[in-house]
Amino acid sequence: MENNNLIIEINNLCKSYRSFKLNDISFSLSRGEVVGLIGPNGAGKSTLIKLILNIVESDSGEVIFLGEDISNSKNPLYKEKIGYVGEYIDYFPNQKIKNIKRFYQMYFQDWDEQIYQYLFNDVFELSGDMKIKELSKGMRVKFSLALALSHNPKLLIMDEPTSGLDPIVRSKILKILRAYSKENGTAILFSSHITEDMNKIADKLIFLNHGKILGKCQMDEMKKKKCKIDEYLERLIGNEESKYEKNLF
Ligand SMILES: Nc1ncnc2c1ncn2[C@@H]1O[C@H](COP(=O)(O)OP(=O)(O)OP(=O)(O)O)[C@@H](O)[C@H]1O
Repeated sequence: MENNNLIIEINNLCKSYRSFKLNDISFSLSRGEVVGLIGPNGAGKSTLIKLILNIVESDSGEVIFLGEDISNSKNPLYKEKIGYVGEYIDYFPNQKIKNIKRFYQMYFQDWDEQIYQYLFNDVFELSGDMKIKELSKGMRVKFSLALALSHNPKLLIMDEPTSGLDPIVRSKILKILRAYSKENGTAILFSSHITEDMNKIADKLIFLNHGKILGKCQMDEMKKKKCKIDEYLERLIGNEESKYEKNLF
């Protein structure tokens, strides 16, 4: 049956580097769904994100975004519908953030100034006169998030957005993300080593190791079975052939 809520579908995506292969990755995200990508260092999380964003070219497979195959696409229009928050902003260190914002918003037809002002001023309490180099790590993530959420993305991709942030800031950001996703139907794919964050906002988890998906599961079921994310990952990694269910679903 056709899923009209489908935002993105990844089919059999592959990418080889000299000593690493991201192998046959398939999964999908629906409207309002928050999916956590979890795996040890070097598992391939950032590579997968870069492939979806077309920062690197895939060798094979499909990335179907809102019904269109965007893998290796040269058409930048779909990027208006994808928000991205990485670990760092390191561009234009001497520019004031109000100038960066003015420049950035020109690229988005769907720019929502009201949401931006609300997030920037009321929620994150940032000041437009600060320069990029003057921002703390938490401020950088907040600024990135305010930019990413103000162009009405259908998909928000975040690569370890909360690493290095204090628990209060992390918790605030996660609450905003969850509410935003449920209200606007934005699907969120995010990678993190912080399993506590996954517990707070993820609906589904994808476990990755050595470039392969070891398992997928629904967060509700993990919680119902009192299954700890770290332990589950360890078991999947420790014995890929074990009797332990690879997929709770
Ligand atoms: N441009 C590249 N050329 C060659 N190998 C690369 C390149 N980019 C990444 N790799 C390799 O791909 C593998 C996966 O890296 P990736 O950054 O995707 O992992 P990750 O799961 O995001 O790790 P971490 O949690 O440490 O951020 C690593 O072995 C890395 O060395």
